[in-house]
Amino acid sequence: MPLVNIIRGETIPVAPLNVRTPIVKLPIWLVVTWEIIKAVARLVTTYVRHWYATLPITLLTALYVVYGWQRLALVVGGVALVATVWAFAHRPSWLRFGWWPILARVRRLVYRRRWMAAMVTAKLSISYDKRTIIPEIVRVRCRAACDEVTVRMVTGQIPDDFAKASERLAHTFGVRQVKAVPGSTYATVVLVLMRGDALQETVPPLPVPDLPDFTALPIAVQEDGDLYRMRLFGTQVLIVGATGSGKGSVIWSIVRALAGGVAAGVVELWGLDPKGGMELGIGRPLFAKFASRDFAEMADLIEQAAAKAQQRAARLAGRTRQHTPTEDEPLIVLVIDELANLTAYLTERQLKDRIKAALGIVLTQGRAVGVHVVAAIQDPRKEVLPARGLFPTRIGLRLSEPAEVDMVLGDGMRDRGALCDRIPQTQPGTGYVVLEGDPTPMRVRHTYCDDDTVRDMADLYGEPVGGAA
Ligand SMILES: Nc1ncnc2c1ncn2[C@@H]1O[C@H](COP(=O)(O)OP(=O)(O)OP(=O)(O)O)[C@@H](O)[C@H]1O
Repeated sequence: MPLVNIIRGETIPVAPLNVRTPIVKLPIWLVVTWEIIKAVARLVTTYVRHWYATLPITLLTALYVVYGWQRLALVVGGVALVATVWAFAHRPSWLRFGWWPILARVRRLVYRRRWMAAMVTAKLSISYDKRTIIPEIVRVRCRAACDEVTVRMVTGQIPDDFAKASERLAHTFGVRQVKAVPGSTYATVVLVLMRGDALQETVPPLPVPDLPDFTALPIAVQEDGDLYRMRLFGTQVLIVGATGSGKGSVIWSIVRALAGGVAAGVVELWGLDPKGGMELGIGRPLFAKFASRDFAEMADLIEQAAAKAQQRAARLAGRTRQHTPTEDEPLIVLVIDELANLTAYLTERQLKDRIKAALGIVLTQGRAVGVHVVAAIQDPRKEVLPARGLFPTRIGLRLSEPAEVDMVLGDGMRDRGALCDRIPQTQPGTGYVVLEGDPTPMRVRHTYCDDDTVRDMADLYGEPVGGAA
């Protein structure tokens, strides 16, 4: 026993007026009845709230009591058989309507158990008027590789508050990553807890569409299992990634999605490969125009594209806001590997200025008139690519520094879950994109066309080339 007890805390000052609270004597039967009513009400509430567990248990118990264990075993076995047949016969519907709802119930209990501690340590609880209020779990849904937890935020919170705490939440719940997506109402946020990794494996090349849909070119697989379809109409595309991040695979995925259009004559690919043709050279027959060694030739090509964009813009002005590609007037796509060689590392000042000026025209005027740029670059800094802002569509592959993520995908994107700097070197072709109408970045893995696939594709859809330009 300690000799002296030290009790921490604030002593209540003696008030000038002290009152004694009145004591009301209740009969014991009233107190007992009240406690019993409260306990029964609590029991009924729990029973109704957890109906998905209590109802089957009640039915099975009733079955056992009325008909004995044989009938019970028959029913349980029958249900198990139906579930197994369903799972094998039509797996997607079994997962969607059978397994995932059950899993969601179990996971909801798991999340609830850690919820309060998670919210407090992630500083997502709000202390107000001597009370602590925490966000509330509204719903849990399970999907292939992730759980979606819909959360009602505390008044004054915004989805970005959750996005900023996403890494802490991921570690707390033991998942790979957490993304915070605005919910269906302004008061809710959906936390997407990524469990497995649907993008672990290399994605094989997709079938080539006969006529490309320029508003939805299939080029990658999203982490939720859907195909990522990129819009080309009305945009210019910039692919940014460190060396070995798989920029080549993004280029070839886009080219593959357009190859049917090349064969049909409604798409013209112009290839610019300042690294001497190392990347684009294998698919040479797919390119209507090609330059790989001479920088003056590359400047000429970009100037030709700029002139085309200006001519079309002048002709279409006031008539339409989106050019429709035809055989007479095909969609032109300038495919440029390592753009920095043309905009930053080129030593000839005059040539560099010509390229910058022409590229500026193509980027600004070409979007609506069917003259597009798909360019890859390693370094996203403004000094290297001053025209970065003129590319509305950007794909961020593996990057070397966290600061580069927001440069590529836009302000706050790293906080919202675009961890480009954390993509492992063993996952080339993986990156983040921003989907239309969704402020949360999506992780995708691009299809991988090896050299033989590119050669076959070039033979099948390209024009045999005599002398390479
Ligand atoms: N989508 C992909 N899926 C699987 N593996 C890939 C993918 N893309 C690339 N790779 C592998 O990663 C390696 C590096 O890819 P690649 O050369 O395209 O990267 P890069 O970003 O273009 O590099 P660099 O800047 O050095 O040209 C390739 O040799 C290939 O084996």
